Amino acid sequence: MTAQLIDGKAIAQSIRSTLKHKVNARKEAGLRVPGLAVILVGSDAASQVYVGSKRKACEEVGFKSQSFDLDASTSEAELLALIDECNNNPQIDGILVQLPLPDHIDDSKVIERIRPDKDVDGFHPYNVGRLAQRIPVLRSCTPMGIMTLIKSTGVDTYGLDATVVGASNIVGRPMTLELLLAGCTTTTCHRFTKNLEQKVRQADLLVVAVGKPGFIPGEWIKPGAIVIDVGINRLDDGTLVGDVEFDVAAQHAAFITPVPGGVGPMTIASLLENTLYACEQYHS
Ligand SMILES: Nc1nc(=O)c2c([nH]1)NC[C@@H]1CN(c3ccc(C(=O)N[C@@H](CCC(=O)O)C(=O)O)cc3)C=[N+]21
Repeated sequence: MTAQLIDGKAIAQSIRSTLKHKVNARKEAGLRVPGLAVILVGSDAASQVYVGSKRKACEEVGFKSQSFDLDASTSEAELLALIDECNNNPQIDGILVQLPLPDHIDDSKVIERIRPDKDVDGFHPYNVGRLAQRIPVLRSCTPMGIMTLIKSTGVDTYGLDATVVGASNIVGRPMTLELLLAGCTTTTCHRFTKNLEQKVRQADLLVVAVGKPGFIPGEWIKPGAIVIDVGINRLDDGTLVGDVEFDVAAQHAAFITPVPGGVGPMTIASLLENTLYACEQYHS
Protein backbone atom coordinates (compact mmCIF):
# COMPACT_ATOMS: atom_id res chain seq x y z
CA MET A 1 0.00 0.00 0.00
CA THR A 2 1.13 3.53 -0.62
CA ALA A 3 -0.43 6.15 1.60
CA GLN A 4 -2.31 9.15 0.35
CA LEU A 5 -0.67 12.40 1.48
CA ILE A 6 -2.74 14.73 3.63
CA ASP A 7 -1.90 18.14 2.19
CA GLY A 8 -1.94 20.46 5.21
CA LYS A 9 -0.50 23.32 3.21
CA ALA A 10 -3.39 23.26 0.73
CA ILE A 11 -6.06 22.77 3.40
CA ALA A 12 -4.62 25.66 5.44
CA GLN A 13 -4.66 27.81 2.30
CA SER A 14 -8.32 27.05 1.70
CA ILE A 15 -9.16 27.93 5.34
CA ARG A 16 -7.35 31.26 4.96
CA SER A 17 -9.27 31.96 1.79
CA THR A 18 -12.60 31.30 3.55
CA LEU A 19 -11.52 33.53 6.44
CA LYS A 20 -10.57 36.29 4.03
CA HIS A 21 -14.08 36.24 2.56
CA LYS A 22 -15.63 36.36 6.02
CA VAL A 23 -13.47 39.33 6.97
CA ASN A 24 -14.48 41.12 3.78
CA ALA A 25 -18.13 40.47 4.59
CA ARG A 26 -17.59 42.03 8.02
CA LYS A 27 -16.00 45.08 6.43
CA GLU A 28 -18.87 45.48 4.00
CA ALA A 29 -21.29 45.29 6.90
CA GLY A 30 -19.36 48.08 8.60
CA LEU A 31 -18.00 45.78 11.30
CA ARG A 32 -14.55 45.83 12.89
CA VAL A 33 -11.92 43.37 11.58
CA PRO A 34 -10.57 40.81 14.07
CA GLY A 35 -7.46 41.90 15.99
CA LEU A 36 -4.65 39.65 17.17
CA ALA A 37 -1.89 40.65 19.61
CA VAL A 38 1.31 38.68 19.04
CA ILE A 39 3.74 38.86 21.94
CA LEU A 40 7.31 37.61 21.56
CA VAL A 41 9.77 37.71 24.46
CA GLY A 42 13.43 37.42 23.45
CA SER A 43 14.91 36.60 20.06
CA ASP A 44 14.94 32.81 19.76
CA ALA A 45 15.53 32.18 16.04
CA ALA A 46 12.81 29.54 15.58
CA SER A 47 10.28 31.65 17.50
CA GLN A 48 11.01 34.64 15.29
CA VAL A 49 10.28 32.57 12.19
CA TYR A 50 7.00 31.20 13.59
CA VAL A 51 5.85 34.59 14.82
CA GLY A 52 6.68 36.04 11.42
CA SER A 53 4.48 33.41 9.73
CA LYS A 54 1.59 34.20 12.10
CA ARG A 55 1.81 37.92 11.42
CA LYS A 56 1.96 37.30 7.69
CA ALA A 57 -1.07 34.99 7.83
CA CYS A 58 -2.99 37.73 9.69
CA GLU A 59 -2.22 40.25 6.98
CA GLU A 60 -3.29 37.82 4.28
CA VAL A 61 -6.77 37.27 5.73
CA GLY A 62 -7.25 40.93 6.63
CA PHE A 63 -6.93 40.74 10.42
CA LYS A 64 -5.22 43.52 12.29
CA SER A 65 -2.14 42.14 14.03
CA GLN A 66 -0.35 44.08 16.72
CA SER A 67 3.22 43.02 17.44
CA PHE A 68 4.89 43.31 20.81
CA ASP A 69 8.57 42.37 20.69
CA LEU A 70 9.96 42.37 24.19
CA ASP A 71 13.56 42.06 25.29
CA ALA A 72 14.65 38.69 26.74
CA SER A 73 15.27 40.44 30.07
CA THR A 74 11.61 41.55 30.38
CA SER A 75 10.32 40.71 33.85
CA GLU A 76 7.32 38.49 34.46
CA ALA A 77 5.51 41.46 36.02
CA GLU A 78 6.07 43.57 32.89
CA LEU A 79 4.75 40.79 30.67
CA LEU A 80 1.68 40.32 32.89
CA ALA A 81 1.05 44.08 32.75
CA LEU A 82 1.13 43.97 28.93
CA ILE A 83 -1.32 41.05 28.95
CA ASP A 84 -3.64 43.06 31.21
CA GLU A 85 -3.51 45.93 28.71
CA CYS A 86 -4.38 43.58 25.84
CA ASN A 87 -7.12 41.96 27.95
CA ASN A 88 -8.70 45.40 28.34
CA ASN A 89 -8.18 46.61 24.76
CA PRO A 90 -11.47 46.27 22.83
CA GLN A 91 -9.59 46.23 19.47
CA ILE A 92 -7.87 42.98 20.46
CA ASP A 93 -9.83 39.72 20.11
CA GLY A 94 -6.96 37.30 20.56
CA ILE A 95 -3.69 37.28 22.49
CA LEU A 96 -0.83 35.00 21.54
CA VAL A 97 2.24 34.77 23.77
CA GLN A 98 4.83 32.79 21.85
CA LEU A 99 6.27 29.84 23.77
CA PRO A 100 8.83 28.92 25.02
CA LEU A 101 9.29 31.87 27.37
CA PRO A 102 12.64 32.69 29.02
CA ASP A 103 13.33 30.59 32.15
CA HIS A 104 12.66 33.39 34.63
CA ILE A 105 9.01 33.60 33.46
CA ASP A 106 6.40 31.09 34.62
CA ASP A 107 4.48 29.82 31.55
CA SER A 108 1.37 28.80 33.50
CA LYS A 109 1.10 32.14 35.24
CA VAL A 110 1.24 33.91 31.87
CA ILE A 111 -1.26 31.57 30.19
CA GLU A 112 -3.71 31.93 33.08
CA ARG A 113 -3.48 35.71 32.96
CA ILE A 114 -4.88 35.81 29.40
CA ARG A 115 -8.65 36.28 29.44
CA PRO A 116 -10.14 32.90 28.42
CA ASP A 117 -12.25 34.65 25.78
CA LYS A 118 -9.04 36.01 24.17
CA ASP A 119 -7.03 32.80 24.56
CA VAL A 120 -6.84 31.97 20.84
CA ASP A 121 -4.05 29.43 21.45
CA GLY A 122 -6.57 27.46 23.50
CA PHE A 123 -4.03 26.90 26.29
CA HIS A 124 -5.96 28.35 29.26
CA PRO A 125 -7.23 25.75 31.77
CA TYR A 126 -10.75 27.09 31.19
CA ASN A 127 -10.60 26.26 27.48
CA VAL A 128 -8.89 22.88 27.98
CA GLY A 129 -11.48 22.09 30.66
CA ARG A 130 -14.31 22.99 28.28
CA LEU A 131 -12.89 20.51 25.75
CA ALA A 132 -12.49 17.85 28.48
CA GLN A 133 -16.19 18.24 29.29
CA ARG A 134 -17.29 18.03 25.64
CA ILE A 135 -18.32 21.68 25.40
CA PRO A 136 -15.37 23.12 23.47
CA VAL A 137 -15.13 26.82 22.75
CA LEU A 138 -11.59 28.02 21.91
CA ARG A 139 -9.67 24.83 21.12
CA SER A 140 -5.89 24.27 21.20
CA CYS A 141 -4.61 25.12 17.73
CA THR A 142 -2.46 22.12 16.81
CA PRO A 143 -5.00 19.44 17.86
CA MET A 144 -7.78 21.49 16.28
CA GLY A 145 -5.87 21.68 12.99
CA ILE A 146 -5.21 17.95 13.16
CA MET A 147 -8.94 17.23 13.57
CA THR A 148 -9.51 19.25 10.39
CA LEU A 149 -6.88 17.14 8.61
CA ILE A 150 -8.47 13.90 9.83
CA LYS A 151 -11.91 15.10 8.65
CA SER A 152 -10.43 15.79 5.21
CA THR A 153 -9.74 12.05 4.78
CA GLY A 154 -13.45 11.29 5.03
CA VAL A 155 -12.72 8.46 7.50
CA ASP A 156 -15.32 8.03 10.27
CA THR A 157 -13.51 8.39 13.61
CA TYR A 158 -16.16 6.75 15.81
CA GLY A 159 -14.80 3.57 17.38
CA LEU A 160 -11.26 3.91 16.00
CA ASP A 161 -8.34 2.93 18.23
CA ALA A 162 -6.27 6.11 18.45
CA THR A 163 -2.80 6.37 19.95
CA VAL A 164 -1.21 9.70 20.82
CA VAL A 165 2.53 9.65 21.47
CA GLY A 166 3.45 12.65 23.62
CA ALA A 167 1.50 14.10 26.53
CA SER A 168 2.36 17.80 26.58
CA ASN A 169 -0.14 20.45 27.65
CA ILE A 170 -0.10 22.07 24.23
CA VAL A 171 -0.34 19.05 21.94
CA GLY A 172 -0.62 15.53 23.42
CA ARG A 173 -3.21 16.11 26.14
CA PRO A 174 -5.67 18.28 24.21
CA MET A 175 -5.14 15.94 21.22
CA THR A 176 -6.35 13.00 23.28
CA LEU A 177 -9.37 15.03 24.41
CA GLU A 178 -10.23 15.92 20.80
CA LEU A 179 -10.01 12.27 19.73
CA LEU A 180 -12.12 11.15 22.67
CA LEU A 181 -14.74 13.72 21.69
CA ALA A 182 -14.57 12.34 18.13
CA GLY A 183 -15.49 8.87 19.40
CA CYS A 184 -12.06 7.23 19.41
CA THR A 185 -10.80 4.82 22.04
CA THR A 186 -7.69 6.69 23.10
CA THR A 187 -4.29 5.67 24.40
CA THR A 188 -1.84 8.37 25.45
CA CYS A 189 1.84 7.43 25.53
CA HIS A 190 4.65 9.26 27.31
CA ARG A 191 8.15 8.71 28.71
CA PHE A 192 6.94 6.09 31.22
CA THR A 193 4.88 4.06 28.74
CA LYS A 194 5.69 0.36 28.66
CA ASN A 195 5.66 -1.41 25.31
CA LEU A 196 5.21 1.63 23.10
CA GLU A 197 5.53 -0.58 20.03
CA GLN A 198 2.35 -2.51 20.90
CA LYS A 199 0.40 0.73 21.46
CA VAL A 200 1.55 2.11 18.12
CA ARG A 201 0.89 -1.15 16.25
CA GLN A 202 -2.72 -1.27 17.45
CA ALA A 203 -3.48 2.30 16.29
CA ASP A 204 -5.99 2.90 13.49
CA LEU A 205 -5.12 6.55 14.03
CA LEU A 206 -1.66 7.60 15.23
CA VAL A 207 -0.58 11.08 16.30
CA VAL A 208 3.08 11.57 17.18
CA ALA A 209 4.36 14.69 18.94
CA VAL A 210 7.68 14.00 20.64
CA GLY A 211 10.23 16.09 18.74
CA LYS A 212 12.69 13.29 17.93
CA PRO A 213 13.60 12.62 14.27
CA GLY A 214 12.37 9.24 13.06
CA PHE A 215 11.33 8.19 16.58
CA ILE A 216 8.57 5.85 15.32
CA PRO A 217 9.83 3.09 12.95
CA GLY A 218 7.70 2.85 9.82
CA GLU A 219 7.35 -0.92 10.34
CA TRP A 220 5.19 -0.25 13.41
CA ILE A 221 2.38 1.40 11.42
CA LYS A 222 -0.82 -0.66 11.24
CA PRO A 223 -1.84 -1.37 7.63
CA GLY A 224 -4.46 1.20 6.59
CA ALA A 225 -3.81 3.57 9.52
CA ILE A 226 -4.02 7.36 9.51
CA VAL A 227 -0.64 8.79 10.56
CA ILE A 228 -0.31 12.37 11.81
CA ASP A 229 3.24 13.58 12.38
CA VAL A 230 3.51 16.71 14.54
CA GLY A 231 7.32 16.66 14.80
CA ILE A 232 9.39 19.34 13.10
CA ASN A 233 13.04 18.40 13.47
CA ARG A 234 15.80 20.20 11.63
CA LEU A 235 18.72 17.90 10.78
CA ASP A 236 22.34 19.06 10.53
CA ASP A 237 22.07 19.23 6.73
CA GLY A 238 19.17 21.69 7.09
CA THR A 239 16.38 19.33 6.04
CA LEU A 240 13.17 19.09 8.10
CA VAL A 241 11.91 15.69 9.18
CA GLY A 242 9.09 14.48 11.39
CA ASP A 243 8.97 12.03 14.30
CA VAL A 244 7.88 9.13 12.07
CA GLU A 245 10.13 7.24 9.64
CA PHE A 246 8.18 8.57 6.69
CA ASP A 247 9.20 6.45 3.69
CA VAL A 248 8.50 3.12 5.37
CA ALA A 249 5.39 4.40 7.21
CA ALA A 250 3.93 5.56 3.89
CA GLN A 251 4.05 1.95 2.63
CA HIS A 252 1.76 0.82 5.46
CA ALA A 253 -0.55 3.77 6.16
CA ALA A 254 -3.67 4.73 4.20
CA PHE A 255 -3.12 8.44 4.94
CA ILE A 256 -0.05 10.30 6.21
CA THR A 257 0.95 13.91 6.79
CA PRO A 258 4.23 15.18 5.31
CA VAL A 259 6.77 17.33 7.17
CA PRO A 260 6.90 20.14 6.24
CA GLY A 261 3.50 20.92 4.75
CA GLY A 262 1.35 18.82 7.10
CA VAL A 263 0.42 19.84 10.63
CA GLY A 264 2.51 23.04 10.88
CA PRO A 265 0.48 25.23 8.50
CA MET A 266 -2.75 23.98 10.12
CA THR A 267 -1.67 25.27 13.55
CA ILE A 268 -1.59 28.77 12.12
CA ALA A 269 -4.87 28.33 10.22
CA SER A 270 -6.57 27.24 13.47
CA LEU A 271 -5.17 30.26 15.28
CA LEU A 272 -6.80 32.51 12.69
CA GLU A 273 -10.08 30.57 12.93
CA ASN A 274 -10.02 30.98 16.70
CA THR A 275 -9.37 34.70 16.40
CA LEU A 276 -12.43 35.17 14.18
CA TYR A 277 -14.45 32.97 16.56
CA ALA A 278 -13.41 35.12 19.56
CA CYS A 279 -14.32 38.26 17.64
CA GLU A 280 -17.73 37.00 16.54
CA GLN A 281 -18.82 34.99 19.57
CA TYR A 282 -17.39 37.10 22.36
CA HIS A 283 -16.60 40.63 21.25
CA SER A 284 -19.16 41.67 18.67
N1 LIG B 1 1.90 30.40 21.94
C1 LIG B 1 2.34 29.57 21.00
N2 LIG B 1 1.47 29.12 20.06
C2 LIG B 1 1.89 28.28 19.08
O1 LIG B 1 1.07 27.86 18.23
C3 LIG B 1 3.27 27.89 19.03
C4 LIG B 1 4.12 28.40 20.01
N3 LIG B 1 3.64 29.21 20.99
N4 LIG B 1 5.44 28.08 20.01
C5 LIG B 1 6.02 27.27 18.97
C6 LIG B 1 5.02 26.33 18.33
C7 LIG B 1 5.42 25.83 16.97
N5 LIG B 1 4.39 26.29 16.06
C8 LIG B 1 4.41 26.11 14.67
C9 LIG B 1 3.58 26.81 13.82
C10 LIG B 1 3.68 26.67 12.44
C11 LIG B 1 4.59 25.82 11.88
C12 LIG B 1 4.69 25.72 10.40
O2 LIG B 1 3.99 26.40 9.67
N6 LIG B 1 5.57 24.86 9.85
C13 LIG B 1 5.75 24.72 8.43
C14 LIG B 1 7.14 25.19 8.01
C15 LIG B 1 8.23 24.66 8.88
C16 LIG B 1 9.58 25.39 8.66
O3 LIG B 1 9.95 25.65 7.52
O4 LIG B 1 10.23 25.67 9.71
C17 LIG B 1 5.49 23.28 8.04
O5 LIG B 1 5.50 22.40 8.90
O6 LIG B 1 5.24 23.06 6.86
C18 LIG B 1 5.40 25.08 12.71
C19 LIG B 1 5.31 25.23 14.09
C20 LIG B 1 3.49 27.02 16.74
N7 LIG B 1 3.77 27.06 18.05
